[in-house]
Amino acid sequence: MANPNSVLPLYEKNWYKHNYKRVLDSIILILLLMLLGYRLIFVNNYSLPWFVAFMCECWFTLGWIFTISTQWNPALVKTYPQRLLQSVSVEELPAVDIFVTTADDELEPPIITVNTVLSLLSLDYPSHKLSCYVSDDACSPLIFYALQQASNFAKHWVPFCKKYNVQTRAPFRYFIDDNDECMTNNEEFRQEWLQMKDMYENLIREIDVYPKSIPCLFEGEFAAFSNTTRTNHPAIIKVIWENKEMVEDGLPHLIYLSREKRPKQPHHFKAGAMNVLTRVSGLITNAPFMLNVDCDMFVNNPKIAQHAMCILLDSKGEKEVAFVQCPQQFYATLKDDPFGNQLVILYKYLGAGLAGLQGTFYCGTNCFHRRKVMYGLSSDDMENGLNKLSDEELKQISGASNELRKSIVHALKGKTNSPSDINVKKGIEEANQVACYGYEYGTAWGKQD
Ligand SMILES: O=c1ccn([C@@H]2O[C@H](COP(=O)(O)OP(=O)(O)O[C@H]3O[C@H](CO)[C@@H](O)[C@H](O)[C@H]3O)[C@@H](O)[C@H]2O)c(=O)[nH]1
Ligand SMILES: [Mn+2]
Repeated sequence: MANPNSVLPLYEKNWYKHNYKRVLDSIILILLLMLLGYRLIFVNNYSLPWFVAFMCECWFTLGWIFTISTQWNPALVKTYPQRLLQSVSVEELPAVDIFVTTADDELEPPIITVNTVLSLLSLDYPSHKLSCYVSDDACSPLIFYALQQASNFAKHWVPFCKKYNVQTRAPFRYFIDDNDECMTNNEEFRQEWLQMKDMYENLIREIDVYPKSIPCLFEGEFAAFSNTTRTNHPAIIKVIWENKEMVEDGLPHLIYLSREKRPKQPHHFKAGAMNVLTRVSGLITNAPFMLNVDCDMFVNNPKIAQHAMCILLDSKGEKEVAFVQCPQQFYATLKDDPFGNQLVILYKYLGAGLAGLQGTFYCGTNCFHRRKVMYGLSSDDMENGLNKLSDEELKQISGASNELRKSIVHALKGKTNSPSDINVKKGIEEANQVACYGYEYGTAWGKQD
């Protein structure tokens, strides 16, 4: 779905010159080469220490050649969300399935996951085009409960963020800046702000006092968690919130998922969870794009999905770009970042350098993927679509579920579900099958990129 009406590109890649850095890097390279020459010509005693030192210096020089060649032509990508919204109507914007992974309710406290989820539910993107799937590898009723509470809070939080164009939509970061908000002259905002803060504090209490406040832990919705342990339980998939009317300014679907685990069966950590999320979401919403976010991250730019779509929907990007990777930033780091925690070298220099060559690397989280590429369609056969895949290959990709095979064919053909096609309940029945630990045996899942 490109921008047929618009001649202006939705994104541009701008290469910028870094002459000073180039000169400096080249001088270092020349010095290294001179050092190698010196070793060979003047210090030629050919002893073992000489040889070891020479090999180390060769290795370092080779590494430096790779470093400067990757950073020689850095590029920055600029996106134009305004042009996107002019060329594509809200109904034409593609759906995005959002995956959040969590694995431990002690090391990754549920309130952290809840904040991540809240920042995603409140993205500036039509709500009926978003679905949030939370994968819980701890099989924790506490995480499930926390998400239930979060979805109640989200009914107030999301409209509040959109009404006042809040930038930081993870409440724990937003409410750090008390003073700014209370100093405002806008009385209506002030009242609502205080109310939201109060509700958020209540939410923290609800999650922290659990399970004392729930006497019948394993009743009703929680029955699925009885007789389960972290490493031994069946698949549990539950709809926490369904946007039944598919309203644009409502709340996105929120779905809890804990894939089946059995003792001594490999589960492949986050990668295993991502595979299950891809299959389960394929059966329920089958959005053409997937965004994955670790539970300890949050979205600091509410328009990020629009920025990503500028690249993924642009007529050039549609042929060339398989994924859009967002850089990571870390809060509460030390002043001047003495330990390099902000990963400046990785994102600013290496990331921009690789973007200048072809495209940046996938760093495991905060990334939008094209679903059909995940199913094995390479950029070369993007236009030919399914023609390249035989029935046997398709079976290898889908595994035993016929419904999943249909959904994969659907995705590979570039078709999308209209909101009225989505039947969350029916999808979940099928999804239990593809969330089993043995589902991947004899298939291409986990074997092919
Ligand atoms: O069995 C597991 C283990 C981990 N996770 C989740 O995977 C994510 C990442 O795991 P974590 O241990 O937090 O990895 P980090 O070392 O913090 O993160 C690095 O590794 C991740 C996995 O590749 C990338 O997503 C990150 O970008 C990268 O910083 C978290 O959301 C976990 O909850 C699972 O879902 N199941
Ligand atoms: Mn982490």
